[in-house]
Amino acid sequence: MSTHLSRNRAEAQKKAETLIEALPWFERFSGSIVVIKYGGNAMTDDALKRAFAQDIVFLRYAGLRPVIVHGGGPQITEMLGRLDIPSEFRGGLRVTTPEAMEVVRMVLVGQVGRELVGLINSHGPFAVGLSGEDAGLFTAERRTATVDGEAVDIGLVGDVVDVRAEAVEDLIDAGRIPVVSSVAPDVDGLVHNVNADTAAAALAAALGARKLVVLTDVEGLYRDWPSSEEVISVLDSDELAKLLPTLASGMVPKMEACLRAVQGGVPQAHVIDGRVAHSLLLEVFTDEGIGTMVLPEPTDESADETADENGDAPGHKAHKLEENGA
Ligand SMILES: Nc1ncnc2c1ncn2[C@@H]1O[C@H](COP(=O)(O)OP(=O)(O)O)[C@@H](O)[C@H]1O
Ligand SMILES: CC(=O)N[C@@H](CCC(=O)OP(=O)(O)O)C(=O)O
Repeated sequence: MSTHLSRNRAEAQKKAETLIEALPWFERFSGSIVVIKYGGNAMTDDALKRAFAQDIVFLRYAGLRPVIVHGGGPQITEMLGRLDIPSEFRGGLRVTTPEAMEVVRMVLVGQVGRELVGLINSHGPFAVGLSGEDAGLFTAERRTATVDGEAVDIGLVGDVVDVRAEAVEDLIDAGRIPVVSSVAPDVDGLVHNVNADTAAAALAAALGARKLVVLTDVEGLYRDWPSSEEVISVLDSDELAKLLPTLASGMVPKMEACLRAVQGGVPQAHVIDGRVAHSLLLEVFTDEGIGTMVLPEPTDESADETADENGDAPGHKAHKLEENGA
């Protein structure tokens, strides 16, 4: 056999090995609902957006049932700037006047959501966009933000207090991929701005999702941000609850959401780096533990990690297969 031919064979063999490495994860997750939060900061690059859409369609063809909740913070900020409407964040949440609310709704539902739907549907007729206003999906209740331990008013910002997941379930059952924008009416029909991490957690819990995956623009939860870039690989809900008051800016609603998801019955919540192309596939289908994983209960592994003074992050995938099976 020529060298050329044997090199081709070896390469083909490697590809087959990569595919077969994913088999245990296909077996584990086939049929599972996975809620993916796609953050606005991870969707600023066109190539990354296309890679994300490919990953979602891949999950769908692999037999998973992906549901997307998207953000759009930077996109909203840009539009508010163009329209000369002032905008600020308090405790990681946007102060939302009635005027800003109109822009939030327009950008999330009419722009960011539409774009994602289009990118996914370039692969086939899968994605259907909807917001918390459709078929009573979310009911919001006005909330405050916590700044220096004090509750401060931030306008038309809501928490999700009720989820009617039927519309999303109908779409999933029909083989579609729901793409959800996080605006929601309160009981009187007044539309509120809901942080997308918060909406994703509420939806994941209501759907009984197998996991919540949050894509953002950092590698995961840093232990001592911004002074260190050591990513916490695994932590349980008690550890996270203790850490929450020390967190800054966008990480507050994100980690709060992971906590709520696992407390709401989702077996695992992950924060992963959306700046890395195909990080979602790596998370779901490979042995590489990436980002930060939040689990409901303490485990030997999360205890080990807390005790680990070298900062060596144990791979968390092995644990996931053994302990956290569907
Ligand atoms: N402990 C931490 N670990 C990682 N990032 C942190 C931490 N504390 C604050 N951050 C900030 O949170 C940001 C992510 O939140 P955000 O900008 O709202 O992202 P997204 O648009 O994906 O929701 C990071 O870019 C980082 O600046
Ligand atoms: C109340 C609140 O802060 N809402 C967010 C909604 C969008 C969002 O959550 O976007 P990211 O996921 O990109 O941060 C906002 O207005 O920016």
